[in-house]
Amino acid sequence: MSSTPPPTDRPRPPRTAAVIPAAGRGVRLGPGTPKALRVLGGTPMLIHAIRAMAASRAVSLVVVVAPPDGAPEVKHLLDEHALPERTDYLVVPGGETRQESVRLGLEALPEDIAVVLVHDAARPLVPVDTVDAVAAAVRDGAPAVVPALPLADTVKEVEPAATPGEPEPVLATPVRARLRAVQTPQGFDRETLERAHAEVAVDGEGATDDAGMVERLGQPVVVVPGHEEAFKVTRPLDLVLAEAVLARRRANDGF
Ligand SMILES: Nc1ccn([C@@H]2O[C@H](COP(=O)(O)OP(=O)(O)OP(=O)(O)O)[C@@H](O)[C@H]2O)c(=O)n1
Ligand SMILES: C[C@](O)(CO)[C@H](O)COP(=O)(O)O
Repeated sequence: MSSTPPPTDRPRPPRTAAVIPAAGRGVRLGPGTPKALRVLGGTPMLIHAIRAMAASRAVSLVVVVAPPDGAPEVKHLLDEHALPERTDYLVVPGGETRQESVRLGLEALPEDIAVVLVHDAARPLVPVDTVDAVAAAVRDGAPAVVPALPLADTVKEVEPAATPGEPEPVLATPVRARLRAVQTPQGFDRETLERAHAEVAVDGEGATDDAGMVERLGQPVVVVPGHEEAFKVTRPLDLVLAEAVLARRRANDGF
């Protein structure tokens, strides 16, 4: 008869981590503190984003990539706010581009992390069901998963104007039914994402999303349904929408 080893001798199952790039300045939002530290409903956007990821039972570690010289301030912020205790938290300084910030977050991951979700701090209101759906699709075997929504607008490909405001010639009108607007968290088998960050070189401002880097490796990427409330806070009007969504949630929760 075989004996079962005591629990402490058993290898721990592979874990899922969320990397939250939060090192951007928020230029399109206008002057002020770094975007992730701006307040929504009285709480910094970053804290909303961390809570959204830690709300998923799948996530056991959250790595926050802070503004390059802002790691101490972000650590202090995490200490000041109530966060789920079953989740571990790490803070690392970020880089000049989103791509660099994500790479720095990946470098901080412990060995037992097998699945990585990359989530913009700028998408503070993503519902937990979306996080769970992405994590589940990766655990079910997809190397790269992105949540996305169909587009409301028709999209034109143009020849970008040399001077802003000049008319831009239209080159093409892609078939809208085949297009999706992608959100985060984007989920990855860790090895695939690390390989993408090690092997894919993107000039200039870097890759705009991580799944695009995996595509460049020639690896499959699949889309799962996104959510309207996972929108990105980019411009001032997005803050108005975010405040309205929070107010509606609080009213529904009976606050
Ligand atoms: N060097 C950078 C740039 C961006 N980000 C993060 O990547 C996410 C998506 O970027 P975006 O919405 O473009 O944020 P910003 O770069 O802050 O915005 P902007 O381009 O208007 O300056 C944000 O959570 C942002 O903090 C990052 O970690 N490091
Ligand atoms: C990753 C992303 O949120 C997917 O839509 C988006 O590409 C980030 O772009 P940004 O210009 O860094 O906000």
